[in-house]
Amino acid sequence: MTFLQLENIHHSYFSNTQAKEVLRAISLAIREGEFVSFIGPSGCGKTTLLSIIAGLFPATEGKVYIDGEELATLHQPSIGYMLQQDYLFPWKTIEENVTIGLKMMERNTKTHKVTANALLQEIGLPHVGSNYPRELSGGMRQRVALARTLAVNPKILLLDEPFSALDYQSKLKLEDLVVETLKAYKKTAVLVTHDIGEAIAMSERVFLFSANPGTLHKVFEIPQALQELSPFEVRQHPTYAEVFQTIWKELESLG
Ligand SMILES: Nc1ncnc2c1ncn2[C@@H]1O[C@H](COP(=O)(O)OP(=O)(O)OP(=O)(O)O)[C@@H](O)[C@H]1O
Repeated sequence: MTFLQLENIHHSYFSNTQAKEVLRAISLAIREGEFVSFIGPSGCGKTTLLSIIAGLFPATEGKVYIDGEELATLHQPSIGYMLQQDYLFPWKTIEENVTIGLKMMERNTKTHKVTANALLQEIGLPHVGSNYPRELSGGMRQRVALARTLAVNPKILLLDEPFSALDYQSKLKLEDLVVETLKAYKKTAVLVTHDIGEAIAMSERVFLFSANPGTLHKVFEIPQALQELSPFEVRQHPTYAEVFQTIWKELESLG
């Protein structure tokens, strides 16, 4: 079943003197529980598209549907956003950081502690609730950011290069954790990344965009045999190099 649908999205940024067309005629559909990646040359509009899906600003033209409802008409769309920087509040404990979204939504505070502890357990950091962000490594902080994103139980997660500031080892570990956790919670997810390997390792489909203006160039279905593996295992599989070559060549052809 389709969960996220984009219908003929166009977007231009306007300055005093001129309009700059960034996205042209983007239509696509993503299934419920599916994990997809957006890749493409720098400046092709990936972050702009993600911001439009997040409802941060409307597209110049076109519609976004989430679970069959038009985004523009939704009162409180249930969307989680995870970015390159973790944006944890340094003066709050890890537990308070995880539950900040719940507090802002004024939900019953009695259950917050339980939610935070369950999520910290899930991400493999059960004992850091009373610590402060400065006491954690970059990888641990990003795991806490994932827990905070999941705490408000979003229907869809938007991940904008969430691993790019991490060292390689932490990045591989976090890719596994994110895929495992999102599968367990049956979340739909869109990842923006510059890393083709990461896109192949984590996704069911990879959407390749071209630039000037950004258009959807091609969609790659990741072979089923890879989809059944963890991201770390995908990178060891013989088919991985083949898929990488195919997508790399197509990206290169865009210039
Ligand atoms: N607020 C803005 N005002 C004007 N132009 C913008 C604005 N935000 C982005 N742009 C321009 O829109 C184009 C697309 O930017 P966007 O950040 O969406 O691309 P991207 O594919 O995510 O890029 P990258 O891969 O480098 O992160 C770029 O040319 C950028 O300079």
